[in-house]
Amino acid sequence: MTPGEHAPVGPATLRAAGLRRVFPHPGGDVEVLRGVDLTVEPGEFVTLAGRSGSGKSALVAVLCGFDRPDSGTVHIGGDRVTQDLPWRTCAVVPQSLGLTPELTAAENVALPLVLGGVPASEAAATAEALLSRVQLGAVADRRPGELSFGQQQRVALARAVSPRPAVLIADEPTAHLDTGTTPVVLDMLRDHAVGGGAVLVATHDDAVHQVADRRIDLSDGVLELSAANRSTTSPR
Ligand SMILES: Nc1ncnc2c1ncn2[C@@H]1O[C@H](COP(=O)(O)OP(=O)(O)OP(=O)(O)O)[C@@H](O)[C@H]1O
Repeated sequence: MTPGEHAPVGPATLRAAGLRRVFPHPGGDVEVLRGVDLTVEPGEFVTLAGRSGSGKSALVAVLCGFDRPDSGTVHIGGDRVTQDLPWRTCAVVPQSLGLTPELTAAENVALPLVLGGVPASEAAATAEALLSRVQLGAVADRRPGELSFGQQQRVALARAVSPRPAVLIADEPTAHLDTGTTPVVLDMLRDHAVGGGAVLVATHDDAVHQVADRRIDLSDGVLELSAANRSTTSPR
């Protein structure tokens, strides 16, 4: 490890161009993305809307490198996105969360830091602070299987934020939260953008759209500005 290796990367733009994704199916191919162009700048909090089945999760998977488009490109800064990107370049909260079941909540949150070379004690302190922020300080020593889904969701968000990634992508991060807990998650997402991160959140939740700088809608495999945002051309 070289000195400073675990430092967060600088601000970087998420940029997708001409994304096309077709899922082969015996009943007829499903063309989910039909030429998606998308840019999220550092400091921007953008929400992605669209009816159920419109392809939001499929787009998220391509944007973070979990899936490959049939054509088109995704870049973060000057780097082509692949699934090997470090957490500090692109961190994701997928719908399935992907927490490590053998690790406690605190260990899950510390993991990206430890893998990035942060000393264990420093990583543990950061994890403790982040879990307290999402109101999980009291259950930091529990494993994912001992937590509710909504609690696991907040662990996954804290884990994604811990390495201070240039790009943060979350898929329905408030889907299982009550109205008292949702603001905690919104604050964390918002703060990440204020700190210079490019934040993209796929959601059906109006509470998330309301705090975003900009909302885009996925419809028929292409993105369009929502009516609510057409008059708003610049971030807050
Ligand atoms: N691996 C796959 N093979 C075939 N079809 C798929 C596959 N994954 C997704 N699809 C189809 O692609 C479409 C988009 O699915 P996706 O999960 O991206 O929707 P979504 O907008 O995230 O929905 P929701 O809001 O319900 O989470 C759906 O019609 C789905 O059935």
